[in-house]
Amino acid sequence: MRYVLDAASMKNVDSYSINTLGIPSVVLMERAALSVTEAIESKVKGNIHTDIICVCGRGNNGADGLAVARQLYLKGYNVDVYIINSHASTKEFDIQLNIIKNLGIECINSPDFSKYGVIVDALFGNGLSRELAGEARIVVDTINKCSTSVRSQYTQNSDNNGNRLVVAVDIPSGISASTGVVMGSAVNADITVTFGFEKIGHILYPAASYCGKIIRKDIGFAQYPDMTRDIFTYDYSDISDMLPLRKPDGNKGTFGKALVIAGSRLYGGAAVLSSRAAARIGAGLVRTLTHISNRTAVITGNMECIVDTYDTDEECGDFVKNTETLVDKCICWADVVCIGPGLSMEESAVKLVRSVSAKKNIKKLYDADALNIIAQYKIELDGSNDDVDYEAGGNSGNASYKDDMSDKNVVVTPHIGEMSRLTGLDIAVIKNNPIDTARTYSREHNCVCVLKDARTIVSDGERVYINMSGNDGMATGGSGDVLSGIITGLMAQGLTTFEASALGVYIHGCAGDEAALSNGKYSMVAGDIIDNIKNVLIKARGE
Ligand SMILES: NC(=O)C1=CN([C@@H]2O[C@H](COP(=O)(O)OP(=O)(O)OC[C@H]3O[C@@H](n4cnc5c(N)ncnc54)[C@H](OP(=O)(O)O)[C@@H]3O)[C@@H](O)[C@H]2O)[C@@H](O)CC1
Ligand SMILES: Nc1ncnc2c1ncn2[C@@H]1O[C@H](COP(=O)(O)OP(=O)(O)O)[C@@H](O)[C@H]1O
Ligand SMILES: [K+]
Repeated sequence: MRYVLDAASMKNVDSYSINTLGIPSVVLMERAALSVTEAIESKVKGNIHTDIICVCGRGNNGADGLAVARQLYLKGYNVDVYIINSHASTKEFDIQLNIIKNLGIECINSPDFSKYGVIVDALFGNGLSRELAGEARIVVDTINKCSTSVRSQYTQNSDNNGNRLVVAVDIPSGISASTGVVMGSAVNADITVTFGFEKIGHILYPAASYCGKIIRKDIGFAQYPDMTRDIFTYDYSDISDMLPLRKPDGNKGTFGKALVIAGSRLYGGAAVLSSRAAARIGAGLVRTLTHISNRTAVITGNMECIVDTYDTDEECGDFVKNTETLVDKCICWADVVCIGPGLSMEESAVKLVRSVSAKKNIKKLYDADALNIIAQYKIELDGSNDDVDYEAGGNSGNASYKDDMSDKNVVVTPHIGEMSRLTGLDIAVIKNNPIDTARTYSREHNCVCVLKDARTIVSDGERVYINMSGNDGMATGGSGDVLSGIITGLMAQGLTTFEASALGVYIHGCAGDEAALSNGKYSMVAGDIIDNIKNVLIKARGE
């Protein structure tokens, strides 16, 4: 697990290390600069004839830039320095500038950026406080203009050596470390070397596409006792730590019963994808309740699955006969219910959503059309919320579910469009504030919110998981159905709603990455993600 900080928390880490522990600021700065120098040297492969320019602001980010200039100069590189004048200097900046002057490194006034092989961006880092304007903006735009033409050349050339390289110190100048929003304009870097922790501005889009390759270096910061640890992301090693334990003497009941209510007259595939994914992640038993027209498809696509069906009137979309007993029987059987993939918004679907909402003592995941129905008919996510009776029957001995009384019962998995329907917020507002949107929705609706996008956010109202696995090959119909099946299968095995959601999103992305390797991003389809779940789990557990 890696913690992800905002600008304020990073500043607190800085200040705790320097002011409370007494680590001298210039010591940290020297180590920061050494890690940038090392990254540059590994790219230019010892070619000391490379012309390098360090473009510096007057804060500590600029001071880092000056230290990099000095280190490279002392190694024999041709180094120039350019300093903008838009703000006051810090004391560390003055210290570094004094050394630069004593060494005779040239500070130039109007550089021709196109003559340099490496541009070091040290204008603004964690302290960016407003939109870029004036000289700073002109400099950023000029760097971008002269580097993109070179970048397009080396996208066709696997060896970057010899082409212009833009290296951002800590974060590309112009990116807000707290939100990832571009403040007017931002440097488009090939490499970003950051210190101690990743910031939100390295991870969320659009910022992520400005960072290039991110290198995170430990420079000796200490985590202060009250450091916010509520925003984080996972690494591959977290999978095996978090997967539900398989009991050697377990039976299929031990690993949970998952009910998938999905598919409709028109959309049968969604039911197959969700239920197959729930089985492939390890649920003991999977049952699918779907429209009768999907019976053969579900059994063929997932022959281990129990299938129950209902029929609807083609004209009005309602059930042709009373299905209350059947629906009740299926829901009472389950530990977890996933409802929504391909469900349609017909009358029968609305009734199914109402039945799930009203049910007590069960974990629920709402996806796709179930969310659209909830938005349109203003149905409560958990109609039983005020009156939870954990001791009552209905669940099959899934110990951790009953033990964790604080766990929320409900997961919602909207993509941005569905979130807009649920909240009434504009899509652009959600895109620019995914963390706040997900956190606020979970708080207000007492649920775990999985806000799906290229960087999916999972929040339970306090904790925030930001997902970094996955790729654009997953932007293909049915990928979301697979995710809802994975999360459902993990909940069935006893993970809490938040753990199942965060881990499920991560594994889903990793399986998508494996699918892209074997099928290519253009050709991969949602079913390939399911086929690769096993590879992720085997690799993660070293089996
Ligand atoms: N020892 C340490 O502490 C270590 C620090 N480290 C390094 O320090 C960096 C953080 O340094 P920092 O806090 O000094 O902030 P920085 O990013 O340089 O910018 C602040 C200056 O810019 C100004 N300004 C802001 N926005 C502006 C705009 N749009 N247009 C114009 N001006 C603008 C702002 O002005 P103000 O808002 O005060 O008016 C202020 O003067 C961090 O990213 C890392 O690289 C590492 O070396 C590790 C050890
Ligand atoms: N560019 C991308 N990078 C990473 N993951 C992506 C990307 N595009 C889509 N995904 C993932 O694919 C899934 C798509 O879900 P959704 O939009 O609900 O698809 P569908 O409704 O077709 O099943 C989400 O989990 C999303 O996070
Ligand atoms: K920078």
